[in-house]
Amino acid sequence: MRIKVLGCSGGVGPGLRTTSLLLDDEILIDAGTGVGDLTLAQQQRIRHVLLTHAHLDHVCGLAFMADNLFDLIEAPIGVHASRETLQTLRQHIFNWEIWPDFSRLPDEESPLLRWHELAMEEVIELGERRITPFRVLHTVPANGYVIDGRHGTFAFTGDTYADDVLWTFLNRLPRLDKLMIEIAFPDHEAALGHASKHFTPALLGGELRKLDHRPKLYLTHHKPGTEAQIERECRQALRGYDYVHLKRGDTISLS
Ligand SMILES: Nc1ncnc2c1ncn2[C@@H]1O[C@@H]2COP(=O)(O)O[C@H]2[C@H]1O
Repeated sequence: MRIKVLGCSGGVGPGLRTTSLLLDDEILIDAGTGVGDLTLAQQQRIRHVLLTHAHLDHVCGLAFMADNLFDLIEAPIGVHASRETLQTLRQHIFNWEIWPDFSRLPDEESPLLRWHELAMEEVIELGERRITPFRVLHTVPANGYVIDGRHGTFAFTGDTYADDVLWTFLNRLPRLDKLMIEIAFPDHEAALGHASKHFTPALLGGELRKLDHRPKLYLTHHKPGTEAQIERECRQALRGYDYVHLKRGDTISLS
């Protein structure tokens, strides 16, 4: 299994794309602006989209991808998300006003998108892949995903904030080899981080002491313009941890 980072920025700008991860060419985890770099042929290969939450920077690519594939798709794309996230998407985006309801187009029997509600901490199997959604704390209902590879376990938190529920869940995993987790703001913006429920380096460094595993860390979702400052602060806050600041185009191997 291989994850390609199509986008992992907290915003847009030259070379920056918002969150979208491509798992083995046929599964998207989140559908931010990174989806826009896939060719039409690559978009046609997507069979499932797993969403962490309904914020625009994580879902906008789904709207455009559905429209792109209107005449090209052979089977519906499964869109997997929590009940709350699906409800928000259907009510506020795919509502015929902001965007057509592609779960009814081209026709009701064989639509472009098919909604699948996820239950937290219940495994779903997509091919040989075992994927488990888990609840995280954000300003809107949000979840992360654990993906079990043949030789290791990867977890992606999505957008999240300090919360013991997260560490308790991760500590219950038999192993955790790779953890993709966000830091959106530098330390001097901790108040904005608190309001918008995003980590800063010092806060994450403190919270990680609650994690019993010692995974490699993949840091993501830095807001545009804050990257260098966050990197400087992480040298102190995450000293002793094995970590990288993820960039668009990076790959994470799960086998
Ligand atoms: N009070 C606020 N609550 C939530 N988001 C905010 C607030 N103020 C500013 N924001 C920004 O709005 C953004 C929405 O997407 P994000 O959660 O990635 O990051 C959020 C912040 O950058």
